Amino acid sequence: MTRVISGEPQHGDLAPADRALRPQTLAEFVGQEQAKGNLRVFIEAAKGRGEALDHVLLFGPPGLGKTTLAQIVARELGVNFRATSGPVLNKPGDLAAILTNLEANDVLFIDEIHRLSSNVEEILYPAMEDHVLDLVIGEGPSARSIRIDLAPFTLVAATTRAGMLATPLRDRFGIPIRLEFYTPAELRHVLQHAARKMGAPLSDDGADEIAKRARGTPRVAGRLLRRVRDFATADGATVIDRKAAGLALARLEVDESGLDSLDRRYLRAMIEHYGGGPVGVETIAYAIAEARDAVEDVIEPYLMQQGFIQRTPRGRMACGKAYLHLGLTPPAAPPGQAQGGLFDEG
Ligand SMILES: Nc1ncnc2c1ncn2[C@@H]1O[C@H](COP(=O)(O)OP(=O)(O)OP(=O)(O)O)[C@@H](O)[C@H]1O
Ligand SMILES: [Mg+2]
Repeated sequence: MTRVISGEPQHGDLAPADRALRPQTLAEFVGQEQAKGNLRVFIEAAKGRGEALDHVLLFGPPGLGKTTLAQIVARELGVNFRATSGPVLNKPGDLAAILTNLEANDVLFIDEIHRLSSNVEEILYPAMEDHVLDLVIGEGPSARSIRIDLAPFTLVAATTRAGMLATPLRDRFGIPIRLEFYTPAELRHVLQHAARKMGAPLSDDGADEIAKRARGTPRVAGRLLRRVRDFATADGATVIDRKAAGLALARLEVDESGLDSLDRRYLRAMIEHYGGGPVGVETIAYAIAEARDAVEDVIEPYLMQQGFIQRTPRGRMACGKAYLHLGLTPPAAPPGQAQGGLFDEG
């Protein structure tokens, strides 16, 4: 799925210019105040005792800063940062090679931890808990197991799907942190900082306009800023103000609420084909020809947070706000019940 508003990383996001925009310290990291406050305390305590920080699980929708925060944790601890990801670790030996190379108190970052295979996960448990590695060498009757001591380390893991983690794995993280969508004011801050670094002439009202349409996601804000700057340059604008931003965003089909054509297609399919729901996620994903993962990770969290849809035991339902957004009339409320789609536990 390539859309300018997806929270998922796209090619341009990995450019050096984008990496230069990553905040380097907790102080520079905008928003997530509670998470930052807690991390600051735990990091200072671990440093004071000269111990490894407890294992950290970062979870939340794509583009909210999980990778960035993991790097910051290592930097604030003053230790090495080693990064890998669930899908890359095919065999226990892959993880073993990384673990045995860690120095005391280092940070090992495993992205997409929910995609770790179960045989790799098994060697992670004793490593996390007792700093030991139990490996089986050889096969058949000659197989023997060996135990290797590891340096104490901190596992910082990231996932968009905390719900998909096995309970024993989830329980081994002493510091679980849920990242939340950012407020427009926080995103304005992110945008102004990024614009300064990029040398883009972004006015305050221009920043506001992009911020309120960036789906609560810093990655989306950064990407919109780059595209808006392209349009502004093409149009010969000298400053990216509200008008220039608004024009560019309209051309990108990002509407006033920050929804793009895919979001609107999702809502329209739900309302027009399935009577506003309840409808299962598989069905709706099929209807808009998107992968179920993308629907659950990228499209739904923001629509839910903004009150366009809600999750019920029988499937997803459109709320009154979704009808109004598409210029449709919400269904009349059944007697004694709240209006359109508000009548089920979310
Ligand atoms: N709090 C923040 N302040 C400023 N910029 C941020 C912040 N959080 C994220 N960013 C920027 O947003 C972009 C995406 O951040 P990051 O890669 O850390 O997201 P992520 O949560 O790891 O996403 P994914 O789940 O897709 O891996 C980066 O360019 C980063 O610089
Ligand atoms: Mg990441």
